[in-house]
Amino acid sequence: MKIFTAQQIREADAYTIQHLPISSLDLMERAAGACTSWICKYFAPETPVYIYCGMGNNGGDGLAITRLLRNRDYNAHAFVLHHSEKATADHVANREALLQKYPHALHDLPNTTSIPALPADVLIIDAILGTGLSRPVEGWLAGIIQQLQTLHATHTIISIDLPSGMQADSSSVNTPVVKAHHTLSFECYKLAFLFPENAGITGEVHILPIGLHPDYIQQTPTPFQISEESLIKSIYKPRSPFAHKGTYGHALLIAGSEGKMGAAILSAQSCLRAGVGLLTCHVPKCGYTIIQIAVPPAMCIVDDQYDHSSGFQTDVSKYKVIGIGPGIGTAAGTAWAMERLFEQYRQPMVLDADALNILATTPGLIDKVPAGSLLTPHPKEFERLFGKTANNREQLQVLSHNAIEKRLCILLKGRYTAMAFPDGNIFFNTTGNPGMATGGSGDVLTGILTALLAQGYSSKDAMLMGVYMHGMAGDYAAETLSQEAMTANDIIDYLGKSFLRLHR
Ligand SMILES: NC(=O)C1=CN([C@@H]2O[C@H](COP(=O)(O)OP(=O)(O)OC[C@H]3O[C@@H](n4cnc5c(N)ncnc54)[C@H](OP(=O)(O)O)[C@@H]3O)[C@@H](O)[C@H]2O)[C@H](O)CC1
Ligand SMILES: [K+]
Repeated sequence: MKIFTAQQIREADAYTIQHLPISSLDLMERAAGACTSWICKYFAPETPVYIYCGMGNNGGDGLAITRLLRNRDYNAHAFVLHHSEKATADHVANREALLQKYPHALHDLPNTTSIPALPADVLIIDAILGTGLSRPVEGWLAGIIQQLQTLHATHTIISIDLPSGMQADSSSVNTPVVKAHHTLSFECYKLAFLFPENAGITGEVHILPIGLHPDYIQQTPTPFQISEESLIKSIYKPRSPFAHKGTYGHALLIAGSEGKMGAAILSAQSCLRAGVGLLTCHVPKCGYTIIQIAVPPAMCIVDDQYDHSSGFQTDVSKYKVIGIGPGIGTAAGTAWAMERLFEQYRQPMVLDADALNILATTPGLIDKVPAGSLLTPHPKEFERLFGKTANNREQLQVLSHNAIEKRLCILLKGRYTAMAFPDGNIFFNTTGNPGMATGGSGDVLTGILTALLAQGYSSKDAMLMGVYMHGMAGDYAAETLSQEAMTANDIIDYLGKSFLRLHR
């Protein structure tokens, strides 16, 4: 699913009106109808509904929702906030339609008044500002938004299209934004919904289709997309009936150190569960017996030191892919060995955890990473690698800039893991849950990504598919075991069920 900017959404709107037999007012009616149906599904007609409307088309939606709820016998009231001199044409048309049918449902709030005290059971609809926000909210309207922020504790708040005050495509930190329990947004995700800094502001996001023209959606380029199951199914390659273990690649996993052999076990097990043909683990000598017992299908080669400081192996060229990082530590010898590895091996590899920490502390080393490699930092590792950023929009820019400049696939872990590619595209993953915020979860992802590269998936496809499958397995684990009780091992156990879903 593509993510469009506010400007592109306006264009989509105009294109739809121009190319389909639908007027702009009818499109608003459709949008309001979709919101009304959603509200009626979850709230009983006895619920009093107070709808705060701005002067633009977001407010027009609010006025239309008031009328449509009244048609369904809801006790709905619209309060128009006069923050601008002039209302849009569709706002005016809906104001007149409401006045004509339900004159007592319309109330004007001049720009001096605050929101009067509300009865306890009122459902609040925020239709003040949407994609037309052109500057941060200030003055009287900022005060109204702050009042609504306070009401979040006592009343359910539903924002229409966007929580009012939120910028669709950039950061809104330190500006007043309505805090919603639900956001009913039209046609597509807005970029800002995916920023971790907005996590507590949008509440649950529900995307309501309103029939914008499919040609515009298909033809209009955008770097931002949601990675969906249909995309992953199109990437997935079923196995050939003539396959043998050589068909699916020999991977080398460089992982573990004294006290951190668990990381090596988790990534090795997940690599096997994600379909690698052959797996060799490279571990320090203290880990030999551990790997041989814990992961019987894997071969094991050892470093004669307790870290990885005597190098990884003379002939690394025989491996289809190398995954490096989980639990390797950041000893100087390991950093030295990693640099030698980049000289010997020039195919895409997977770098995680301590491999990223070594990159962050060794100047210039990131420029030696083979093109097409996959880097999987969490926010702290990201900051160590690329520095601090002021907000999530800037963080995305830094992510994408480095992916393009260094020709790497770099992700940034989070609720919606962002994945940036050398072609400039950024995808957001939607699978996964907070139960996956547990030790070892990242090691499992390293194993999956290594396995997918070994099987011949391109770097981009491996990242999109691996991250999606990792999240899906985590969702299955949480469904059965709870978010609290699930562990990284359970993510591995549910990988099988996730692959079965791709077969359908
Ligand atoms: N295609 C769709 O998805 C559809 C969307 N619809 C709805 O329309 C809005 C967008 O409507 P628009 O009229 O473009 O914009 P808004 O209603 O969000 O806001 C414009 C008004 O707000 C004023 N404004 C802007 N910034 C501020 C601010 N910081 N403080 C105060 N006032 C502000 C602006 O006035 P000016 O003073 O700037 O002239 C306007 O009065 C979209 O979000 C959907 O809800 C359609 O219903 C159907 C199709
Ligand atoms: K709104």
